[in-house]
Amino acid sequence: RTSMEGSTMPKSPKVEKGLKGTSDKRSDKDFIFGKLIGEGSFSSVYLAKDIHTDLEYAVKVCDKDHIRKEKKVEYIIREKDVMNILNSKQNPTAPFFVKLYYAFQGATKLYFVMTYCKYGELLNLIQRVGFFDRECTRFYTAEIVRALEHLHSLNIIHRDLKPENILLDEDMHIKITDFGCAKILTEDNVEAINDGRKRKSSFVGTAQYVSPELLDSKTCGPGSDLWALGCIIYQMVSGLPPFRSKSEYFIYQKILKLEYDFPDGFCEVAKDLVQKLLVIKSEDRLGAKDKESYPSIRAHPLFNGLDFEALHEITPPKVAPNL
Ligand SMILES: C[C@@H](Nc1nc2c(c3cc(-c4cn[nH]c4)ccc13)C(=O)N=C/C2=C\CC1CC1)C(C)(C)C
Repeated sequence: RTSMEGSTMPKSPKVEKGLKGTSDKRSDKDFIFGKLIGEGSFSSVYLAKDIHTDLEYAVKVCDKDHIRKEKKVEYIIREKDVMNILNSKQNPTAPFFVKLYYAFQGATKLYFVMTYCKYGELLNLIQRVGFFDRECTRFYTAEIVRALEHLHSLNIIHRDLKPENILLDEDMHIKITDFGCAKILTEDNVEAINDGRKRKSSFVGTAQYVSPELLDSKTCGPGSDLWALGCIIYQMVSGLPPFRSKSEYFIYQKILKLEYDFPDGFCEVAKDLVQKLLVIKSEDRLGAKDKESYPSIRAHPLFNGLDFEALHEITPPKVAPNL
């Protein structure tokens, strides 16, 4: 609430507008909506400009009836809860996550005002250039590792990590988004994970990136995100994800049998890291036994000479077309 509210200030339109701009409440009237920038399963994301500050945001708009009918209310609430945790615990010097600025509702819609990531999805960038060279692969892999270290330190698992929801901000640093499928590990199931018992999960992510344990024992832990990281590194180097087939069913079969191979010329150092992440048993994946952060992953030769703590200060390497 502004301190001036209820004061004897003249209600001239200018002041009225000025007042409006300073209060923390927002409604859809405060934004000019622009182009559609992405479609989620139960939402559309628009580019929008705040009329008071001229700042650009990405606004996720959900239809209330549609969400109720499709019983997706818990996903919306989960996403908001996770983003509020991230907002309060976001590392200010290494903000690797899309920020939620405002959430409000209109007559029929819910609105979530978030960071606008000017250079869109990592998937789009990989497809545009074909594949990344070793410098870009190791830089963006390191940024994802840093983001996962932060996320997992808050006992949050993303569960649907993929190049579509790794976004690129105006400085070409990553911001991870789409936490509708995330899992917040509470004390009891953190123990369950730690002493090997697993957390039952009803949710399965996007076929190409889903981990074997999510498919066969319906369990999930931080290792599910490490598996997805392995798939994403493979995709940065080769341009395609490792497990591909004509249908989701056949993709699942390949994942469970670890049926994938490396194209000729695949960078040997990156290949070694992928092979240490795409391991069927989640507890045997590189980093799975690390207590704090992922020192075992940071120590991998792919990152030789890279200062993980200074990642956000480094100007990201130019992603040049390789086709
Ligand atoms: C993955 C996501 N795609 C996207 N989600 C967001 C974008 C975004 C931006 C571009 C873009 C920017 N310039 N050109 C394209 C392309 C796709 C985007 C953004 O800027 N800020 C927050 C976003 C999402 C936050 C909200 C989901 C929680 C889906 C497909 C789910 C909409």
